[in-house]
Amino acid sequence: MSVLRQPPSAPQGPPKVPPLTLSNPSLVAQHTPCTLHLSILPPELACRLFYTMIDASAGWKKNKWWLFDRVVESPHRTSFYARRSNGVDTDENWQEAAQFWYNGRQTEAPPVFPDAMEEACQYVEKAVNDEIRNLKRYPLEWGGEGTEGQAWRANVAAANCYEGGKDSVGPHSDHLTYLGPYPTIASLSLGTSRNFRLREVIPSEELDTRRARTYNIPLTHNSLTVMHASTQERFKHSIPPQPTIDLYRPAYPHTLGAPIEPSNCRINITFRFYRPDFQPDMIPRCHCKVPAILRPDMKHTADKYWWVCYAGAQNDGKGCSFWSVMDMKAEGRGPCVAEA
Ligand SMILES: O=C(O)CCC(=O)C(=O)O
Ligand SMILES: [Fe+2]
Repeated sequence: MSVLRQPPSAPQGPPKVPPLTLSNPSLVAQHTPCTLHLSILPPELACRLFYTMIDASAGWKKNKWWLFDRVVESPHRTSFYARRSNGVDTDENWQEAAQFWYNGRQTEAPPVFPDAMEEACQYVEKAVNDEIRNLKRYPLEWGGEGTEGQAWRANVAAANCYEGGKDSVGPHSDHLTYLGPYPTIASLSLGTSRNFRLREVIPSEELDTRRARTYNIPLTHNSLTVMHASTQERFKHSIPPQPTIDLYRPAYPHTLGAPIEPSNCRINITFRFYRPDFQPDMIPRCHCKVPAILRPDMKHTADKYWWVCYAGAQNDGKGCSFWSVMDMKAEGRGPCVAEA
């Protein structure tokens, strides 16, 4: 007697695609809206900045927030810096932006860029602006110019320290609250090499035709990843935990004559441009009187952004029902690339 079997079920949707490792700049540019620059800083500066940030990181905190009914803690330490010389202006503005970075926790005015970070920032700004000049621009990108005619400048930075392979950051796209739509974020890696993971969010209109792919980009010491416009709208990024890591061996000692000590830490500095038309005093408040958060609608292809209540991240998980569609014109924002 023959055994009756069900015919094999038809595969659901488009075929799965395996993860892809993007190990050089041309692969990164081919598959993602990001670019990768290896050896971006002079080696001595990269090492000096690494030590500066390692020393500073002793005072950095793990971020905490409410998720549903419990407090969660980020599995890495973070810190926020403001650049005094340029951009968003007053101390109160800086302080509010810093407080937001720490999920609403009270904080003092953020520290200014240390000297080595300021030096590094000059190289980063040049690399980013050289690239932007040759890239397709999106209509909602910032259309103004800096004092030297540049399209992008870094006026704040956030730094992260990952100690060992367990420290990590889960898949997310960065809040656009002070960055506005289609931001450019330049992310400098120092120390131990870690994988940076990107995964596209496929809009519902395209779910029948293609699948999301996971990309792993190994970020070596002194590399710069530029998350160009549309990365935050189309992709989630993460630093996954890694069972094994290679220790970083600095090329220079911490102080003259001291022995060179290998390190299991990765320092990441994201240089960001907080837009003048998304300054703290232009951010709507929710019913809890807390600055709302700006999120892109990643599920659809049309450009759409929501302001939503963020009080729940701090307030015992209790937020309000506030949400509103962002309207650039009605909210008096710009100039954007579209009208520049
Ligand atoms: O460490 C990194 O490369 C990414 C950090 C990050 O995604 C963030 O701070 O938002
Ligand atoms: Fe991020």
